[in-house]
Amino acid sequence: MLYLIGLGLGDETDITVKGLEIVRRASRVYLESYTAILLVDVAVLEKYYGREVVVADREMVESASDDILNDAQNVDVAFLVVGDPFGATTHTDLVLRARSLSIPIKTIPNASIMSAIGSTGLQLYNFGQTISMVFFTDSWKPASFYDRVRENRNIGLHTLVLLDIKVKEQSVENIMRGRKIFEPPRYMTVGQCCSQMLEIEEIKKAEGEGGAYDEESLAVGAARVGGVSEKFVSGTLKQLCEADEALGGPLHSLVLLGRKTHELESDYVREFAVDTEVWDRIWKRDYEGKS
Ligand SMILES: C[S@@+](CC[C@H](N)C(=O)[O-])C[C@H]1O[C@@H](n2cnc3c(N)ncnc32)[C@H](O)[C@@H]1O
Repeated sequence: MLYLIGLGLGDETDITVKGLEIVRRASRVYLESYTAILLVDVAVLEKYYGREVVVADREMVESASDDILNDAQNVDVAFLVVGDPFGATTHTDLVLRARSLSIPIKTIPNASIMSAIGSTGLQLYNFGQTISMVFFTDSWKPASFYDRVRENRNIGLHTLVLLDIKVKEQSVENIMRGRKIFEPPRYMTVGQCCSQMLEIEEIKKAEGEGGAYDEESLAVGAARVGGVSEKFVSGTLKQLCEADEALGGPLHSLVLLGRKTHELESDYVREFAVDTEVWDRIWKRDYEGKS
């Protein structure tokens, strides 16, 4: 059996009892290491589980899945995913490959950023489409997220923005020279995300297609949700460009508020405001009574 086991978002103790029992008896245990990170080291997981954990990078999962699935018709294999195995990551390829080999599959769910973001005080009912923000380069600034934000905002809904993670990246020079040297991992911050969103808004405005949001749109930045050092900071997109120090280390996510925000949601999120006077002024002007 192939078990896809969610680890939740915090530390080694967030695995469910059901998941832990499977990990302890499985023949092999893999940890998917490239779509999200847990807030503790693999060594801590290994000690807690009492098992060796093989770190599976993208290459191993996508190109060498035979190793992971080897003999899983007869023995139990645990594939650990940070958060929920089907929360913003699906590993469909691995599951389809297992199916094609007649390997039975079972999922053990856990908390995902898609649900834990509710601890900002924003109601999950009021969220629209989730988007992903990737790191821009000098020549590549993908703006496909923009229309989905506009659609959410047009019907008053919040937008959860998941931020890029780059692990095991190679520079073009190292690829050209055939050198297997990897860049240090990079995790997009709320500040980088807000700057990129405002950059795209400027481009759209110049093209006569702007207006999905602006510098004074209200948002909340969330860091290490579910961990002991979880942190939220709210403010305008412009203010959140400077919020990285207050938020601290990875992982970060952002929620852009929709105009149908309920007063209770605003009261809750306001507690994290960089500047409550600015928050109140913009809330009264642009959001209050719009639901
Ligand atoms: C591809 S999603 C992974 C989803 C994961 N399987 C889950 O269910 O939560 C990765 C992105 O989710 C967000 N994220 C994941 N865990 C987070 C956390 N604890 N706090 C804040 N953001 C988080 C970050 O933006 C990160 O880059």
